[in-house]
Amino acid sequence: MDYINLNYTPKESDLLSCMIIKGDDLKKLANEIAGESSIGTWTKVQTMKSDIYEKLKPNVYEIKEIGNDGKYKIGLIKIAYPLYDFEINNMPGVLAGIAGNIFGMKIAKGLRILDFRFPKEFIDEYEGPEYGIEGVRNTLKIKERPLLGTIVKPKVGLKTEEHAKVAYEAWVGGVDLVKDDENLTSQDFNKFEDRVYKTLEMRDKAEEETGERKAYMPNITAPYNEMIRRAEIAEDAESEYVMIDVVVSGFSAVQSFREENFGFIIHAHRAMHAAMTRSKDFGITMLTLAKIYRLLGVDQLHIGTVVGKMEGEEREVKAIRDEIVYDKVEADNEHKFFEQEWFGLNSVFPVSSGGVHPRLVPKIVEILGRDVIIQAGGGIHGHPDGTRAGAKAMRAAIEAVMEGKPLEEKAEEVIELKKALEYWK
Ligand SMILES: O=C(COP(=O)(O)O)[C@H](O)[C@H](O)COP(=O)(O)O
Ligand SMILES: [Mg+2]
Repeated sequence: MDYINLNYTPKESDLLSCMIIKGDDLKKLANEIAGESSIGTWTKVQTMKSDIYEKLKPNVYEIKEIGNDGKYKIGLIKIAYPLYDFEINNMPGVLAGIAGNIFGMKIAKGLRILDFRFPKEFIDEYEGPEYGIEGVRNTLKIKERPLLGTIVKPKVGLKTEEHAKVAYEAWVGGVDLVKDDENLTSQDFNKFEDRVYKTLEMRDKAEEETGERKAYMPNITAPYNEMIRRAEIAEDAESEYVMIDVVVSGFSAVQSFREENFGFIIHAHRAMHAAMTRSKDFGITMLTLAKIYRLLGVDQLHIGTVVGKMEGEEREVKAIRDEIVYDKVEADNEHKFFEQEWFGLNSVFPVSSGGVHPRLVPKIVEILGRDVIIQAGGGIHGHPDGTRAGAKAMRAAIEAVMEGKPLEEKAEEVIELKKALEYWK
């Protein structure tokens, strides 16, 4: 079967895929990838009919040799799939085709999906975020400044009461959002149900004392039925939020959970994404995953900090931000390989987290702008004077940015910030 068609002009309704491939013969490899990801297999089959081929065949419309690694050629290819190939509103099913077997083909010595372009008909079939940036800001009544979040630390180990107390300290110190860590679920010493009620009691107390809106993001990650049970508990306890580890929970769980329409703001932690996104040889870029999660309908997504502890350079993190925040995104042919229009689908609030402390705040805002949720775990609970002081220092750093003041100047007004700056050089 021949799927190479370099004269093909993609249709508005096609789903487009761009990838970097590596092999002996780029044309042959591209052809096999197009087939294996849609209607083909390793040999001609007698059951193939001309109408199937005509209606469903993908078109490889671009093959660019961009280098070699000394042994194999490296190429950038683009494939257009007709929408008729897919059950559109079934993300796991769609991905089993366009991001499925192809990674395991012997002939592919490298294969990394860089970007998908979703057409309008496809986007229309997905919920998208219920709240997005505007909805989250309205809920928390914070108009312009970056939101401040924390992750209760140690990651796991605190007993329920201790967890709730740490959350309270963070909130009264100036944090808006307190979240569970990705690996805190319902351990023996800190059961989900008790934790949610007790922590939310503390939220109410902190709201009363500070006069500010505060929110808790309990991690409901679990096998799906249990996830739903935990969401019901969070609902009963009047949480505005739930948090899901979206990669480990799987596309099916995330899509289904959003379609349950609980009305939660959904915070997406991306633990394990790097198993797919980090290698330059095989995998799927974080940008591509982020676009998928926007479609599935998470409201907040971790995208990186550039300056913190996790990998992710500035241009990439900004490109991911573009894809989850804006309605029309231009290609840059470095991280964004397609023009993507989102046709009014809500935005996702970018979350910058991982190794953050007050000194890094101005740079994060310079890179990502004010529409960002800045989270610090160690950078708050590691403050020499404890959680409340750590929260004050982070909040003061955000205020300094909003006031256009250097951190050092603000530190003269806020002793907690001064100490944080001395502690984290
Ligand atoms: O617990 C933390 C950060 O804690 P700390 O503030 O102590 O480093 C998060 O799990 C990371 O942000 C994940 O990384 P990413 O956000 O890149 O997915
Ligand atoms: Mg964590």
